[in-house]
Amino acid sequence: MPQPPFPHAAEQQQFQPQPPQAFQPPAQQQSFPPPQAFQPQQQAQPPAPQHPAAAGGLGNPTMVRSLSGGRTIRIGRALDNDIVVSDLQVSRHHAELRQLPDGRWEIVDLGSHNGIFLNGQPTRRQLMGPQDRLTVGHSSFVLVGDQLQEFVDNGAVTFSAHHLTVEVDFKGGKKTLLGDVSFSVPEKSLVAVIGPSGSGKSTLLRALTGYRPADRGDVLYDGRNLYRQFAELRSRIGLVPQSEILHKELTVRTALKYAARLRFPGDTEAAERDRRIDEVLYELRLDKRADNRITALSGGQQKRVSVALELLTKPSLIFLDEPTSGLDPGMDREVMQTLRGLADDGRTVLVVTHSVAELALCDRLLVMAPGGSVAYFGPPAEALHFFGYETWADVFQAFENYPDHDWAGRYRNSVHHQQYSANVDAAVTQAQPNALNQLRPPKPQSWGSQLWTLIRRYLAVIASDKGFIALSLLLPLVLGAVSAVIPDKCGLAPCASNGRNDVARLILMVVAFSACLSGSANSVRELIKERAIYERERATGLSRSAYLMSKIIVLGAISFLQGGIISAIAFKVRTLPAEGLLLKHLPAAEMAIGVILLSFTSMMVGLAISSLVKTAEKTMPLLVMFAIVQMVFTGAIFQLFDKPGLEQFAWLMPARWGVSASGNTLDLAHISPVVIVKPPETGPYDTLWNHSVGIMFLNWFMMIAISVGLAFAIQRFQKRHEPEVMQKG
Ligand SMILES: Nc1ncnc2c1ncn2[C@@H]1O[C@H](COP(=O)(O)OP(=O)(O)OP(=O)(O)O)[C@@H](O)[C@H]1O
Repeated sequence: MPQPPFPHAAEQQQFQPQPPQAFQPPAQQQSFPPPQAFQPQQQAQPPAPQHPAAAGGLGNPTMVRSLSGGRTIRIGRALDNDIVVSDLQVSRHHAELRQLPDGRWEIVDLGSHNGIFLNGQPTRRQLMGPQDRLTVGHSSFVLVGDQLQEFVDNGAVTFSAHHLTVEVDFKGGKKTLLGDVSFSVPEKSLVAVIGPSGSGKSTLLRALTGYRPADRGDVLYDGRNLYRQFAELRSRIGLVPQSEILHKELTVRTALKYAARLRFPGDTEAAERDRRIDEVLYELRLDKRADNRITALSGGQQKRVSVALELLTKPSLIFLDEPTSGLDPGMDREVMQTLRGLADDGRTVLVVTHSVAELALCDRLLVMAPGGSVAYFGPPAEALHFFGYETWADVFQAFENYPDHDWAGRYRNSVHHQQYSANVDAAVTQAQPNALNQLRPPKPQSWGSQLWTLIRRYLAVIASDKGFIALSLLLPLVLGAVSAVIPDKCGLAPCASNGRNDVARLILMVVAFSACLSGSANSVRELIKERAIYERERATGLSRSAYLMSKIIVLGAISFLQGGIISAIAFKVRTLPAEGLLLKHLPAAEMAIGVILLSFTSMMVGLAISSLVKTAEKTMPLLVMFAIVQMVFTGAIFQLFDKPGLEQFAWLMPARWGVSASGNTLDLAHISPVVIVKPPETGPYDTLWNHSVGIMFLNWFMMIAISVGLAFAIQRFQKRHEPEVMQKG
């Protein structure tokens, strides 16, 4: 196997890594005064006896309360609780610790939004013993003798990965995307992950955040297994993916307001949320930009807004996937300095990056080698020396030129490994046993409240996009007008001469095509363009069905309006039959119902396409294909009925039912048959076009049924874009 040349290999032999130096950041320009920690009245009877769990990362208790007096202790955010936890993740009246007649203690969830966790597992009501750890928001409680001790996760937590391995099925075998990755970072660290394209950086990020747990290996958060206790620990993790997780059309403050509504418990007041938003805006130096649209900010500022969003819930760990890609060197530095500040303020920050210019700001550097293994982990200042090259371009080129070299082995046998990674395996023994199943995390908001917030946010996004509003109005106006220019002799009514009107079905076909196009055009990009936002929000507790329903309601209303506009133009200019089937005096309105339902069903098809595709570019060809297929299968061009196979296939086409629904009013079967027969009375006729109330209902019903079927299908398609732990529901 060819060995890569290591130009400074001799130096490297003798090189002794320096003990890690604490990074001295430049003086902070602004430092937000930390919120005052609540000091409960009943506090202070130290020294407190130590709970066994304290050794597993709990540290010193922030509060100790004697249990000898009370039989019931209520925990919550409101000031009337026995133990007040001033944390927006906690409900006003969150949980109660109740003493049973036999002296044992039971913990009861009082209907909190974010739930309670006993030893990392969600529970509603459970006995709590001296070995148990109860978690409410960022606070953990343990029973020690006749005392209840509280420990607050203030962000200073250790974090480690242990032998993470990710494999996927590939060409009939297994492909390793991540191979035995281990490292450990101390609290308040900024860690950079670099590596050539395809070296598994994103895979590592997904494994570390629990989005796609590793097939083998563990991630420990302060000594606790993240995968087994994901329901509890997920709220301590912030993730800023590469794609935007905010609606850029909104102002910074509005975007954060909606995010806060979705992430904080339903019982938080607007003033509380606003206060927290002000805090994060100040911390990230965005307070002067709060009322600017996100699109009007620089790339670096936009990234800081995404970080601000994640900071709302005070995570202890923040992960970022290439936050500086596409930014100029100045902004790159600005973002990295912001991350440095976040780590110094007491969080651990891990950033995947392609940029190597600002690595010196980091405490640790993880270099991934092709094949998903660790080529280096240690201080950034020593990394180039370790590889024996002058520049990172040389190192990456060596990765490229010597793909079979055992880069991981080289690191494993180095003094750097001994110094910076050897303690990783020791930490595993401190991991708590994880006997319980991984459960789906609770939702911070009720379904209805999420739906309402999502609808309002969607309307706000639409209202800020004047171009979309103009196009949504223009499209049906133009399409309706196009159908109106088709010349006719007798409008849509039977001609007096022969009782026929052969152009009627063509007019309905064009109207149906217009409804299909405008309905699906509204929605076809909707889910794909928001996929990163959806994925992130889903991980923080967003309801899949509430999200989909918000889209259906808002887009449904737009489709309704568009179908109405098309019908108004198309039917207004035509002579119609004197009477409708159901709405006797309003035949045009009756026909419009069919067009509106078709527009709605097409909108659902658009959403289905949007949930299926991998990139937004693929939506356009599919949209055109959908519209043309619909036109062909309206039944107005060639005979579909009494054609086995073809007829049944056409049942799947919304336009088939749409044309039929409007055609029922006109008695299209007889005035405009697609098969010319002589004498006309003998048929055969398309029975779906018959002048019959029952058949009109059938046509309406079928469009509704297709829409419902599509809604279920979209739900399933959306699942594929969710973090694995959320796919169960
Ligand atoms: N489902 C899959 N099946 C087969 N190979 C996959 C699959 N998912 C990812 N890969 C491959 O695994 C490797 C690691 O991908 P990953 O996205 O983690 O790399 P990366 O270092 O983040 O790359 P980049 O810097 O380009 O974003 C890549 O070669 C990718 O093609």
